[in-house]
Amino acid sequence: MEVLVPFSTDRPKSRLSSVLSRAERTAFARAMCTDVLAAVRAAGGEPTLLTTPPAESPADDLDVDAITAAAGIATPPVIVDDRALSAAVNAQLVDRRPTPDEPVAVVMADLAIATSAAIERLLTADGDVVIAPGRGGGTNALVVRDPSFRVDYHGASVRDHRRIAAAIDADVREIDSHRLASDVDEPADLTEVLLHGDGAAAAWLREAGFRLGVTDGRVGVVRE
Ligand SMILES: Nc1nc2c(ncn2[C@@H]2O[C@H](COP(=O)(O)OP(=O)(O)OP(=O)(O)O)[C@@H](O)[C@H]2O)c(=O)[nH]1
Ligand SMILES: C[C@H](OP(=O)(O)O)C(=O)O
Repeated sequence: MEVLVPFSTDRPKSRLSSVLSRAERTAFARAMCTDVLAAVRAAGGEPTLLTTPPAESPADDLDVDAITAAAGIATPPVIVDDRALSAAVNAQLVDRRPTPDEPVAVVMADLAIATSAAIERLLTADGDVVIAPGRGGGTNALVVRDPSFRVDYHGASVRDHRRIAAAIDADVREIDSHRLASDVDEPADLTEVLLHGDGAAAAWLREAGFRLGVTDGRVGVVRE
C-alpha cells in the first residue's frame, strides 16, 4: 500500500523551540522521519514523501538521501507541494482516487515510537477509512479506501475526520495504539521517545544530552 509521509521543512517542529534550537529541530525531525520510513517499509508499506519546497537554507532541506540511508531503505518517491498540509494531502487523494483495492495511507513523520507492528495493524485493518487518533485530538495516521474522503488537519482533526467519513457513509475504524497516538509536538512528548523509542530519534535525543528525570513523582526529560 502506498503510504504518504508528509514532512515540512518550513519551521520544523516549532513547538519544540523552547528546548531545541532551529538546527536541532531540523536534525531531530529528520531522525523521526527516518524511524517512520523504516517502520513503514518494514510493515510492507511503500512510502512516498510529501514535502514542502526546498527551504531557504540548504541546512533545513529534507536531505532525503541521508534520511533514507539512515533508515536503511531505498530512496522513496518525493512529491514537493507548497500548499498547506490538508491541501497537499487532498491533492494526492484526488489524483489517486483510493479504493479498497488500491488504498492510500497517510502517516505523519513525527511518530517517533511507531513500530512496524503498529503500522502493520493500521495497514491491515478493515474499513473505508481507518483512523489512528493522536493524543490531543489530531489524526496521526489514516488509511483511505473511499475516493470521496478528504482530510482536514489541525485542531480536533480526529473529530473532523469522523464527520467527513460519516457524511460520505464511509465505514470508519479506529486504531487504539499508544505507539501511533504518540506524535512528538511538545517538550513533554520527548519523554515517550526516551521511554519507548529505540530508533534514530531516541538515539538523537540521547546524543543531544536528554535523559529521563523524575520530578515530584512524574517522569520528564532533562538535558545534561
Ligand atoms: N508536506 C507538508 N507536511 C507538513 C506540513 N505541515 C506539517 N507537515 C508535516 O505533518 C506532520 C504533522 O505536523 P504538525 O505536528 O502538525 O506540525 P509540525 O510542522 O511538525 O510542527 P509545529 O511547527 O510544532 O506545529 C509532520 O510530519 C510535519 O512535518 C505542510 O504544510 N506540508
Ligand atoms: C496535523 C495535525 O497534527 P497535530 O497538530 O495534532 O500534531 C493533525 O493531526 O490534525
